[in-house]
Amino acid sequence: MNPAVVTVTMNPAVDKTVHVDKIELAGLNRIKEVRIDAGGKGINVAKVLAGFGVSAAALAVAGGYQSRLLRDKLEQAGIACGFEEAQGETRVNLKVVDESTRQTTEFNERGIQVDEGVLERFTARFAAALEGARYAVIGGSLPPGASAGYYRTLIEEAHKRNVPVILDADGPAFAEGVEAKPFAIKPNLHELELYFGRQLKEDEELVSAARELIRNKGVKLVLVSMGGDGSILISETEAYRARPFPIQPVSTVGAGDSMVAAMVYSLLGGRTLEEMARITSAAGTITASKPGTQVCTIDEVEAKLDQVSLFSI
Ligand SMILES: Nc1ncnc2c1ncn2[C@@H]1O[C@H](COP(=O)(O)OP(=O)(O)O)[C@@H](O)[C@H]1O
Ligand SMILES: O=P(O)(O)OC[C@H]1O[C@](O)(COP(=O)(O)O)[C@@H](O)[C@@H]1O
Repeated sequence: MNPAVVTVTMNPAVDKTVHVDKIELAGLNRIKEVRIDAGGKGINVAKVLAGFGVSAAALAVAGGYQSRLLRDKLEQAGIACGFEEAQGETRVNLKVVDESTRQTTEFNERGIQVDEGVLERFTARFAAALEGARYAVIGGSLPPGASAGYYRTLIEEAHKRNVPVILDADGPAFAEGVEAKPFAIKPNLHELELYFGRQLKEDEELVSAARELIRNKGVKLVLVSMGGDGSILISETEAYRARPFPIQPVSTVGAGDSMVAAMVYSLLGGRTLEEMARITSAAGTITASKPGTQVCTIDEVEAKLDQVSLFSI
């Protein structure tokens, strides 16, 4: 049987997380700890879903030694991989955790160069993987060589097979992707402000901006994440504001992806929007309290659900 969820990561990464006492710009930084994880937005979503007991296939474009490393890590976690191989090396994204501030600074490479042939083969691979799938998740940046409209092509393929898509991208890839009417999107506040070309300071402004997307673009759900400030989940008729329970942030990498996975989990389980707002917030918050690109488990999420502070707006 094909997996229930297909995730797409056109630009995966080996995430290398290092810890320093305090970042010294233009100085020598001694690394205290190093951690290597499989990364990239769709891949992280597949990792979370696997831990939630949902079967997910991780589709990606990858190359070289890092591709083998990613595949090994995913297969060890029981995740089915569908990798389209490209010439070159998959990127290594560096995440630097400053222990004095508990903030993570990210250095993401541009990624592997892809050509038309790779993209055409990937589209065909995606179309085949959609057979029997209930949801598709498309996440992250596009690699050099892919046009900004490529996510639109993939979303249209999914629609031909009646598979709803959750899109988590930024910049032109997000703006073009939205034109293909994904079912749901998960921008962070910064990405949404970039899309609208204006600041969205108040929750009410943010809700009305999200409703513009719902009314004008046909998106059904908008989940806006705001780092330590939490998140807002918006549909045409409801909106919920979630505030995280207190944590010691360790590495926030993968927190947004955990929210996307929790959204899919809630959809598959027929949860209400209010429940989805709670689950997505708990998932993101727990992942932010874990090292590297290590993600939350369903037991950890369930144990914290009633600690999410939630109200309707
Ligand atoms: N410093 C933090 N403290 C508590 N929770 C956090 C923190 N940073 C992130 N989170 C949790 O992770 C979620 C996603 O974080 P965010 O940084 O907005 O995502 P993205 O990585 O996609 O930009 C937030 O809504 C929140 O629940
Ligand atoms: O494709 P992009 O935008 O460079 O992002 C890739 C990076 O984002 C991540 O998927 C984490 O994303 P989130 O912190 O938004 O959950 C990393 O694993 C990866 O290195």
